Amino acid sequence: MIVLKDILFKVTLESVTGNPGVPVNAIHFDSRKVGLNDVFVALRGTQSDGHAFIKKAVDQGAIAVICEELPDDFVNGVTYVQTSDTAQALAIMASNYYGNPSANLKLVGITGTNGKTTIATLLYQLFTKAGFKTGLLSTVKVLVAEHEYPATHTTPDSLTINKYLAEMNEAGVEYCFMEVSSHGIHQKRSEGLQFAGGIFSNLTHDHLDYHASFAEYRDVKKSFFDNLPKSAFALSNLDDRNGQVMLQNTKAKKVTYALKSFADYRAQILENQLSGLLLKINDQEVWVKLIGSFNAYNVLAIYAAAELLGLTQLEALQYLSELTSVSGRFQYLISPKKITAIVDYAHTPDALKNVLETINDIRTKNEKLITVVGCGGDRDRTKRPKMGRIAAALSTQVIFTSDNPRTENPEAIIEEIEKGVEPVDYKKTLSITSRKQAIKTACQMAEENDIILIAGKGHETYQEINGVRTDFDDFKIVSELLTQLNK
Ligand SMILES: CC(=O)N[C@H]1[C@@H](OP(=O)(O)OP(=O)(O)OC[C@H]2O[C@@H](n3ccc(=O)[nH]c3=O)[C@H](O)[C@@H]2O)O[C@H](CO)[C@@H](O)[C@@H]1O[C@H](C)C(=O)N[C@@H](C)C(=O)N[C@H](CCC(=O)O)C(=O)O
Ligand SMILES: Nc1ncnc2c1ncn2[C@@H]1O[C@H](COP(=O)(O)OP(=O)(O)OP(=O)(O)O)[C@@H](O)[C@H]1O
Ligand SMILES: N[C@H](CCC[C@H](N)C(=O)O)C(=O)O
Ligand SMILES: [Mg+2]
Repeated sequence: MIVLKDILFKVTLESVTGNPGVPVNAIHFDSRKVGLNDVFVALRGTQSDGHAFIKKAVDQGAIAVICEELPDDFVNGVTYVQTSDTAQALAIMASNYYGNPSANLKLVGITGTNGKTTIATLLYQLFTKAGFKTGLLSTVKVLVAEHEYPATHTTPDSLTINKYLAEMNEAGVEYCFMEVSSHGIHQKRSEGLQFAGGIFSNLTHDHLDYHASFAEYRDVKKSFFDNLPKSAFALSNLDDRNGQVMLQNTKAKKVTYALKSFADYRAQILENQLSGLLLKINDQEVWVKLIGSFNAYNVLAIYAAAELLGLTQLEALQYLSELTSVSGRFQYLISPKKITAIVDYAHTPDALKNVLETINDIRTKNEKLITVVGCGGDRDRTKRPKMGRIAAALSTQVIFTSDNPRTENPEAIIEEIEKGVEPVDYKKTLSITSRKQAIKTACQMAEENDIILIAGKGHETYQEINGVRTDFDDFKIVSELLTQLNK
């Protein structure tokens, strides 16, 4: 049995009214989940303020309330704890409640605008191949050794993170790779975790609906490195203009990687084909099945992290060459009529540019590149025209369509995307609101040796329209359509 006092260990307390020795059942930050003898933590959210639900939580049986502002009326028998930052308190309490599971394994956090899922998933693959029990917390899925759970967030809330880490402890997991999103850092979801290392991939335009400015977005990412302990490594991409910034104030061991700049770990691209990349890392040549120069950065980060975590150069290189691709990241098929269909999760301007440039490097002038792309609703609107401009400039033909419109009007989103298209590219564009119809049209347009890129939704198996999610899988749909159309 665990008592409130133990859960509050290391939480900065302003006042405690009641009995801190009270036994506790579970911790919740959502009043709707509170039951008898639970602790309710009031969080200030983006939609509402958890403090408004304190009474409801107590009515449902909460034995203790953690808040920034005490309620006017205290209920007898309930312990009220005041702290200046409930999100931070929740994260520390979550670690305490689950027995500080991050200290019992080597936890590596990966942050940056693009590449987090790729790096985390491939590190999971690599350490599993090396014979270690490994864990993964990613946008696509959660893995506790080989046991799979669906992912709800890129970085889940602190209670969920610690619950999974505790399960990893039980399963004997030695290494865990987790994505650390900027929302996650800002909402303190990863606070209090004991990291063995942090990796920075890159920083480009995204999430400017949530963060007030690009500088704030950068500083939030930087704070992850600022908070790493001395015992950890901080591995950063020096070719990114903010790579050095991330390392500025960290206490961790600074390690760098780059393709162009001078860095601790360096790589050179020798060949770049649809079947993979031939890289030279530390004077050793290695063939990897990942496509596109941007993936050379991911591979180099993975190699460096593997070595920093104790694998030999030889082991790291051998396992690198065995890695397979990540679901929905440059996932492709070649149809019987030699049409290549690529599904990619590019949902930022930089990712879209990288993927299109990669395809343009590979294709010949006679082969058309037909791009199907949209942008998610209720998310950063400022990236829409940028993505429209890039898609049109770098493709032979573009079909703008819906991504996950959520609560927005899909036609209005498409209009915002179209606003970015340069006049010289107008004739290349078309808009079809139904994503399935857009993919079908692309398949109809495609001829032998042409390439279809379907961007934005990658691994996602649903489309969300007005709060309703229906089955939708870009890769499955394009495969079926090409077969139906006999292409
Ligand atoms: C915008 C955002 O990040 N929202 C996250 C946030 O919710 P919120 O702050 O909006 O919560 P709120 O609705 O204002 O409520 C405030 C508090 O009152 C509580 N409440 C509310 C109602 C009630 O009746 N009783 C009650 O107690 C809520 O439980 C909450 O604690 O905290 C919640 C709990 O951790 C998250 O589930 C929720 O994620 C939403 C669903 C979401 O869509 N988040 C996305 C944007 C996100 O986090 N994405 C990142 C980055 C993706 C990437 O780049 O890969 C990710 O890490 O997934
Ligand atoms: N190192 C990289 N640099 C630039 N673009 C990349 C890089 N790695 C992947 N991408 C592009 O970004 C897309 C998303 O990649 P990935 O899922 O690995 O990133 P992520 O950071 O996890 O994204 P999210 O924030 O949505 O979780 C890929 O489909 C690809 O188009
Ligand atoms: N991790 C990204 C996912 C966007 C994917 C796109 N398909 C969408 O739904 O907007 C985000 O939360 O902004
Ligand atoms: Mg991700």
